[in-house]
Amino acid sequence: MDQVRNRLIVALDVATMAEVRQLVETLGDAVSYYKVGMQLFYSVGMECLTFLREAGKDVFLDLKMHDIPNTVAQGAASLTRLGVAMINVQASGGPAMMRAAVEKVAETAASLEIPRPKLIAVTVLTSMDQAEWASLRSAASIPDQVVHLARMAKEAGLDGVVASPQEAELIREACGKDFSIITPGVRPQGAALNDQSRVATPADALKAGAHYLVVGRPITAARDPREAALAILEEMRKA
Ligand SMILES: O=C(O)c1cc(=O)[nH]c(=O)n1[C@@H]1O[C@H](COP(=O)(O)O)[C@@H](O)[C@H]1O
Repeated sequence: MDQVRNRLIVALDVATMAEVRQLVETLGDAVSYYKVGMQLFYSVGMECLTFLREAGKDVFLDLKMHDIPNTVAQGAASLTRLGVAMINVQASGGPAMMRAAVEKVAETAASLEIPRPKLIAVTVLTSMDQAEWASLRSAASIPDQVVHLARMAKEAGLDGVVASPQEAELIREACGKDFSIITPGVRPQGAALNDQSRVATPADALKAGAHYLVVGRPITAARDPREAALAILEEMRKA
């Protein structure tokens, strides 16, 4: 069960420490990996990271950096110093930006003698459907663009990408099994889609080659979050 448990990342998309404490306590030992995004980090800052570290949880700090190479590299150095397990940038920032971040993360972790966080790149947001995508006037299709960005991220030295489970198989084919695929847009059968478009069930996401599933509202907004997490873990285990 542990191996499956470590592959479920629960998105703590809340704004207060009271909500964080309640969710983490309710989920208990069912969940070992949490994602802290901009809503929470911009509200409470370091307090949530300290709390999660003391609770023995792994943290994916999802701040989706996107800026010129030097700015992102220095930002990545600052995030590396926080001692989290995973951080991310936007792949659309380009190869030079991603290479600068890779170098700075390695250099910072080595100088502090701490483990290097996984550095991953966001490809095309899972909320994007064809109509939204068309409004960006990209010549490529969504799957082609995702695979292109994944290849670029791999060449720049990143550890993996965030993409929809619908593109996981293509990424796996293009980038190999050691390149991490992190998939949000995960919805158990019959669950509300909310603002997600390119979705799949937990079982289908794993079968398509996802290494980590990011799940927020299907767990955090459930009447019984622990029961919802255990049902997803059971579906993952069977897959
Ligand atoms: O980078 C992300 O984590 C991310 C990328 C993406 O393309 N789509 C996406 O939904 N996410 C995040 O994954 C989580 C999904 O949450 P739910 O839709 O509630 O399951 C949110 O915290 C999003 O910020």
